[in-house]
Amino acid sequence: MTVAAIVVMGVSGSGKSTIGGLLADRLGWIFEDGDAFHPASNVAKMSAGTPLTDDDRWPWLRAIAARIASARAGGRPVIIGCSALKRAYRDVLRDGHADIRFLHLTGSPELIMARQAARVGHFMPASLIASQFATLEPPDTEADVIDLDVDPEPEAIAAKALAALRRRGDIA
Ligand SMILES: Nc1ncnc2c1ncn2[C@@H]1O[C@H](COP(=O)(O)OP(=O)(O)OP(=O)(O)O)[C@@H](O)[C@H]1O
Ligand SMILES: O=C(O)[C@H](O)[C@@H](O)[C@H](O)[C@H](O)CO
Repeated sequence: MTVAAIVVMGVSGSGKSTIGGLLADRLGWIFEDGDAFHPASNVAKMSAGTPLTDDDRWPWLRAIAARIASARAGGRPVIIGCSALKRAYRDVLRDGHADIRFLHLTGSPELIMARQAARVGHFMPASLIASQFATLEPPDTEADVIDLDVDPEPEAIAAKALAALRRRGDIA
């Protein structure tokens, strides 16, 4: 089936922008950073070290779902980086459609915290990583999700993702 969107998901610092950007290059698709869809109030909250609540996240997720809907309508698939930590959040993105795939970037809190701590110029403080892991509902039983270990080099992760998507017939 032709997919409308590939959502690169996982906790903050798991590599969504890095891997999503690489995949977009390889596929010639547009990459959208889910962070750009947050209202300013959400960014201010995270910058201050306060985790978002469900109510903070619903409008943000609906905005991303609307972006996916426009990709579907225009026949131009997108890659979107979005944490999509809970099942209910992923269901907002699916919006009842079967043409969404999720790539779940998985890694230990230690590894991801170390990468996040070394990252400069980003609003998300490393102190929020623990709450990201606590909120995560791993999508183990969801058939439209591919798990990817974030330990290897970004290029190797992207290659694995493309191979898995091709094997499933999700991309040409
Ligand atoms: N496979 C990798 N190997 C080594 N470093 C990586 C890898 N993937 C990402 N990084 C580094 O880890 C940091 C976090 O990656 P990135 O910004 O892509 O994560 P993110 O999930 O988009 O974060 P956020 O959700 O907070 O925006 C960056 O400094 C990035 O360069
Ligand atoms: O659901 C959330 O708590 C947020 O979406 C975060 O995950 C951030 O958007 C992002 O990952 C920070 O860079």
